[in-house]
Amino acid sequence: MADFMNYDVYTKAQWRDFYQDASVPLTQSSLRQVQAFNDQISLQDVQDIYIPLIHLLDLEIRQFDQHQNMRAGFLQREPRHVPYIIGIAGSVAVGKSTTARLLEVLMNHFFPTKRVELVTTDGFLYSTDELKHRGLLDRKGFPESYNMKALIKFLNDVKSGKPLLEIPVYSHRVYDIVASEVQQVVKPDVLIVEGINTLQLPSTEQVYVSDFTDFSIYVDANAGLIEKWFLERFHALLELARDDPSNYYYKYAVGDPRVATEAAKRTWRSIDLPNLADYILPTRNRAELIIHKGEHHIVDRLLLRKY
Ligand SMILES: Nc1ncnc2c1ncn2[C@@H]1O[C@H](COP(=O)(O)OP(=O)(O)OP(=O)(O)O)[C@@H](O)[C@H]1O
Ligand SMILES: CC(C)(CO)[C@@H](O)C(=O)NCCC(=O)O
Repeated sequence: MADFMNYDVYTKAQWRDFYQDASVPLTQSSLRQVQAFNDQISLQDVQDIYIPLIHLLDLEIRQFDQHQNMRAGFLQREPRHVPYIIGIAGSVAVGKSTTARLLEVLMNHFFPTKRVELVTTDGFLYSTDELKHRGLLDRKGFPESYNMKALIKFLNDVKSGKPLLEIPVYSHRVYDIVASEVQQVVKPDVLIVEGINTLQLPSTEQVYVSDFTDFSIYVDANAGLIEKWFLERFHALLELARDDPSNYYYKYAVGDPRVATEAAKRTWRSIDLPNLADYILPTRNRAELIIHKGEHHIVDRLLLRKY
């Protein structure tokens, strides 16, 4: 437990009681939105875990805005609107993008005047061609497979208030960067950045992603469970690929299911699990908040930094 000496640990019941204001329930349409992107999400957890978290973030963002105003006062200049950036880290397949999208829906509901945008660091992976060129095809997701310089420049541009930013798009379906697409990011009030590397300290850069994040979350679970979720998602991706020869997973979808399952297990054991053990888990105790999940993605405890 030495790893966690700078955290307070809360059970679900304790966390839920930090925010008892039941006067702001989700509307039916927001609930539908939550379920539309993932109908497996526990609505009880939305109420007990994620709505109190949104309340905490609301307090944190107000404090951040006050801090910006104080600085501008000291510097005798007009306060500039600086976006608040939330980083979400954790293993491949632990549920970072689901958590990020859930926070986005909830923030849109509770902060209707704020512009919330969501990006994933997957967009800053080198393309498959570039990974081949660098001899990194088996290292996808490892620190050296990302263009960290471009990611850090993007975060700096967002913080500086650049009006329109365009970033590359990664597709799980194509298993590569999609050269013909970009994601536009237009002056967000809150930017959620989701990715395995958001708490890493890249050896090639002097400035880290975490220098730009104002609140960081690590989504945590036992590695055996994450492997199960990885395999379940793999099978869900196969279902989507069945009638689409352009899909990366098509060859597995139309072949022997045992071969597909073996290939997925191999990928997990030879790439994603070593990446978790060597490069992702060691960043866990840099997070402001650790959300720990058990079976069925149900949250069982939360660790919040003491200081
Ligand atoms: N809170 C949740 N409730 C139910 N299912 C979830 C939840 N979070 C994630 N899942 C499921 O777990 C799997 C992995 O989730 P997700 O794709 O969000 O992971 P990820 O961490 O973003 O992965 P990657 O790093 O590969 O992009 C998906 O099948 C998703 O539907
Ligand atoms: C795109 C990443 C790196 C992270 O989301 C991951 O989903 C991935 O593709 N890892 C490489 C091995 C694999 O899971 O196929």
